[in-house]
Amino acid sequence: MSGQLFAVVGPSGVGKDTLMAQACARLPGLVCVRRVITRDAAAGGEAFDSVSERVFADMAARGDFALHWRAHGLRYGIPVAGLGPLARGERLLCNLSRGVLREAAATFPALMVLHVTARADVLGARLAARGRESTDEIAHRLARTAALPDGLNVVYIDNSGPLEDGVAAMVRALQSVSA
Ligand SMILES: Nc1ncnc2c1ncn2[C@@H]1O[C@H](COP(=O)(O)OP(=O)(O)O)[C@@H](O)[C@H]1O
Ligand SMILES: O=P(O)(O)OC[C@H]1O[C@H](OP(=O)(O)OP(=O)(O)O)[C@H](O)[C@@H]1O
Repeated sequence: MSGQLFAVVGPSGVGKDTLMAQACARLPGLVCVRRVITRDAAAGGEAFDSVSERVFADMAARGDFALHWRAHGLRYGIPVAGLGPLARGERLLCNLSRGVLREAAATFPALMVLHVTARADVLGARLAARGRESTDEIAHRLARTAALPDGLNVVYIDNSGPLEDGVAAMVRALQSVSA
């Protein structure tokens, strides 16, 4: 594979999907990988393919996913087909679980991790404003912590402040890595 895969990770509400969409809109040749999720199609947020638990299990068994994981009572998959552009030298952004990074780096040795961070006090407010989850679900998301494995290629992006600053930091990080 001659392209570059970027894994975007960080706590719930930090702005991963928002920064990804903005970066893909601004940088020609950068593509956001569409995930398969067992979430209701009407939930809103990122553009994703909504499937039932049964369909997801069948896809996983067939080997349709390059990576898949469980979180928040949902299953998430990165379809092998969505990574096709890598072979054409394209740059892809993927929203991943921190728990799947070791496997991702083993599968894609050139993986670059973009770790989005924000002050703890802004996360809850952002999740509430997003309005996709119930109060209970938001509390569970805020309680979830995860350390990044050692030995990865990681760039930190602070999205505590105005969105424009976060987008600029993300764009700088992406531009610093040549394809
Ligand atoms: N820098 C920012 N300032 C204010 N609101 C933001 C900022 N970044 C993201 N948001 C908002 O916060 C909410 C959570 O962002 P989202 O991209 O869904 O986060 P994640 O994918 O990390 O859970 C969304 O409503 C989004 O519009
Ligand atoms: O293991 P973690 O690193 O905590 O990540 C768990 C999951 O949380 C996020 O999902 P999702 O996009 O549904 O949630 P979010 O938008 O609230 O971050 C992320 O994309 C992972 O799928």
